[in-house]
Amino acid sequence: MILASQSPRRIELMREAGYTCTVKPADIDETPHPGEHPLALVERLARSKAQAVASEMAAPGELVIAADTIVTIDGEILGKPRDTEDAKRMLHLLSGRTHQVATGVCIATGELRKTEPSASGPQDAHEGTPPAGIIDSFVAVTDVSFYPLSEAHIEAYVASGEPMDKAGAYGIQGAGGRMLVRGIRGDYYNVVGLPIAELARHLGPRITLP
Ligand SMILES: Cc1cn([C@H]2C[C@H](O)[C@@H](COP(=O)(O)OP(=O)(O)OP(=O)(O)O)O2)c(=O)[nH]c1=O
Repeated sequence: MILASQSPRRIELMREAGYTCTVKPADIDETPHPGEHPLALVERLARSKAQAVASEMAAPGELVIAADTIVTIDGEILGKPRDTEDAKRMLHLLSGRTHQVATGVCIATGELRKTEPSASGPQDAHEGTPPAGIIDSFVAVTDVSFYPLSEAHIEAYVASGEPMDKAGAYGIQGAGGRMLVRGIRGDYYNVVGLPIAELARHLGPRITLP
């Protein structure tokens, strides 16, 4: 199995769940389309990541897993912050309110390598019939509520560096979870970047866990 991700959290979650993966991050353009719905975006990006890696290096029958996580509030999509000012802006938006964390997950196989035309690259999977090689994709959503955050609180948290490689500018698994989060509804691991229990159900009997 290949995990198409550079995220240390996803790598660790797959390992802890008993899956043995080769890691091959996908390099794709993650810009949302104009007016794209947040849930459509994460599913499209997960599929694009899986397709990119499956068509490039997976052997037929080999599984490729990819995911994409965003935070959304008031219809706005929050990815990873561009810089510390962007991180502060995001934390102000989330302060004292409930937002959604959405992760798209895609399972593809190396069949894509044989079936995708290499010149034009993988077909954009969110429109029309899924190309051969995509087995499954789904989206998981978790509600996360934040305590009201003071300016000093936001400054200190951003200065810690923790927000910079995380969607919505916080990490629930780190100081963010200890200092910012009032509560959640849904899968905790979905917030961390991979809804591992749901993924295991989608993988089902294809994989024999130890
Ligand atoms: C909200 C939240 C996000 N995150 C992380 C998970 C993801 O790594 C990241 C969102 O960025 P993604 O673009 O989903 O993933 P990535 O660039 O880290 O890795 P890759 O595309 O190679 O798979 O935010 C946390 O670690 N904790 C949190 O609480």
